[in-house]
Amino acid sequence: MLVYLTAECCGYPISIFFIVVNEFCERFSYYGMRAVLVLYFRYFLLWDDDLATSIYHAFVALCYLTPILGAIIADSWLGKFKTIIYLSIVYAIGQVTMAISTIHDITDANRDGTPDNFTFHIALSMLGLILIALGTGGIKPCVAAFGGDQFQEHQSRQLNTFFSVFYLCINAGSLLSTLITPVLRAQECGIHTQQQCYPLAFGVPAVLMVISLVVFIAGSGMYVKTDPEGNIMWSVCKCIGFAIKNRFRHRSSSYPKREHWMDWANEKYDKLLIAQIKMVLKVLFLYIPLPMFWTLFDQKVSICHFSGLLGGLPDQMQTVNPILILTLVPIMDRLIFPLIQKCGLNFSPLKRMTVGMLFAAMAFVSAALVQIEIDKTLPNFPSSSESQLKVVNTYSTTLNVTISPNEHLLIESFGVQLHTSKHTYSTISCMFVNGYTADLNITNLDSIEPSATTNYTLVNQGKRDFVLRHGEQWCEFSRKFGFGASYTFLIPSTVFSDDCESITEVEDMKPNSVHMALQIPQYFLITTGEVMFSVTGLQFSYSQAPKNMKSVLQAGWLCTNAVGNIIVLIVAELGKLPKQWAEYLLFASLLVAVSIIFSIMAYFYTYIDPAEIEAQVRKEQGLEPEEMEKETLEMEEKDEDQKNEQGVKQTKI
Ligand SMILES: N[C@@H](CC(=O)O)C(=O)NCC(=O)O
Repeated sequence: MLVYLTAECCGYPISIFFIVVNEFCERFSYYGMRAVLVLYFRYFLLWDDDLATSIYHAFVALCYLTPILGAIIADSWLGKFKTIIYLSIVYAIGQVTMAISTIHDITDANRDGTPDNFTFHIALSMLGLILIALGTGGIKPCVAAFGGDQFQEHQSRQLNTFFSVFYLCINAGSLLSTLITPVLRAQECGIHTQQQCYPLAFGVPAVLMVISLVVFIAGSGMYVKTDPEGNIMWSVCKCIGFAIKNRFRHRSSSYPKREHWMDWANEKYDKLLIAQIKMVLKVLFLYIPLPMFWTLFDQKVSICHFSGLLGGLPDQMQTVNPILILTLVPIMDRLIFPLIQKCGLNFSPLKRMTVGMLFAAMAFVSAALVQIEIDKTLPNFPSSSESQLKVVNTYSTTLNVTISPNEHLLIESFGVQLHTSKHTYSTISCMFVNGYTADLNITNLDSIEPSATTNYTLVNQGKRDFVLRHGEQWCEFSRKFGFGASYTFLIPSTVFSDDCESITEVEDMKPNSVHMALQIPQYFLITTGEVMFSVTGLQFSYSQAPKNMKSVLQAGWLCTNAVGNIIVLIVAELGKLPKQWAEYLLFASLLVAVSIIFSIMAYFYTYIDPAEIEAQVRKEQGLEPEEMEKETLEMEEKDEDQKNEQGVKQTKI
């Protein structure tokens, strides 16, 4: 038996330090790149919103599917240490490729500030993204499991704390990068022309990934490294296949039943392998309902109605989650869970996960209630059989407009009339209407021709100044904008003679009157749910996995997230309910139903100590652990030669 003597600090293996720093840098790299990815698609590659979000979601889903590949490589071939190193190199190359793809000067031959060969930039960035997805997903199940491997049996308390600290590092990396990379992007840089600095915004995450790799390699001498026991995944598949085949062959009622269907592999496969497969299958079965949690969790941004809560932009709202995680994980670990334990309650991991799901469901109920309040303040939008017509009178007197044989609108001079009709009219909407006799230039907008309108332009909340110009003439006006409101400004022909005084403001949509603080419970509930569900799930997946399949079970856990992401994509394609609050309630009800199913499954789950079971099976077989490993390898070789399965041999009992 191999005994590792690891250097410790305060009861923790020192090697853990390298692993958590590595995770911090890697998550910085990943979330930093993600924070500017959609902006890059929209404003650099000039993709439309739909294409940009679809590719973004496909990329995120891929990142959560590749862990299976990483886990197979680690547990069956290279071991976790080498897998992390090789796939981190692939990851870093991907980040560098991505950063290079954002340098507009590479193809900007005519030096007009925009790339001339979009195909080149698209191809390079897609290659970069595929490498990143392979790297980040591939190492993900290995790093957490490798961290767990560093602990000895007597360090089980420290092991649980490790997973919490690991989660804190993920969120510290995510928080910093989500704050920093959008700022880097907003800088201007370039060789021939100065443009938004995407190369810096993607370059810094690439540097962080290289640092992550260097830190990981630096700890090399201190790690506990376990080599894979042959091609375990292949053995698992063959063993399961044989159990199914053998069960089918002995389907007649004359054969005695066996306790578990995997016991039908007893004739040919090692008892230890069968015991290990049983452990893994039991946990994977338990994971079946879990994607529903991620389906709700991945929509957390959409249940946060006002991006102005922290005075920031919608992109920066993504930082609320990691901030709350950084606060809630220590509170839960140090205060809430010990308190519950002191009260004599058994708050087991699966109970925590169920409660986490209920918290996420409550977040959606809370979002539905807020949405109902918001809906009360919104104007009546046309239904699917209606359309809305806006008529602007820039004439000097009141006008009578006939819009259908029987319907008349009276519109005062420089007035706006919104008219909803059961017939089909095209909607006319505008932000500025130019009633001046010549072209006008308005701050941050293109010039508007006489009697023309601008599109609705997004402006930030609060007081904003506008300057109107025509040749040498100009005037200035300012307005205060309420969050969620929409206005039309009517510019009369006298605009310069009265110094912008005569500009008329029409409120098309009222500002939000629902208090922003109402969304605090949503953030709080969904993040509390995440702490209970996600951190516990990470620990649970490690603790219930046999030694040689730790990465595989981590990958199974991450897969629940991938499936959740895919459900979000499918739901988005299938369409939405007419009322947003109804959709939130539907999701909440589904998650409550799923959490009830999960709690029933959890009730029948018996927690195990994989090491103990493995030792017990070995004892039953009268084998010392090292002999056992040798035996498994021999079995593997024998298995390869055994092409003819006709005569089932009893190799071991
Ligand atoms: N809370 C998230 C991070 C974020 O959304 O900023 C998290 O911890 N995710 C887990 C991960 O492994 O990235």
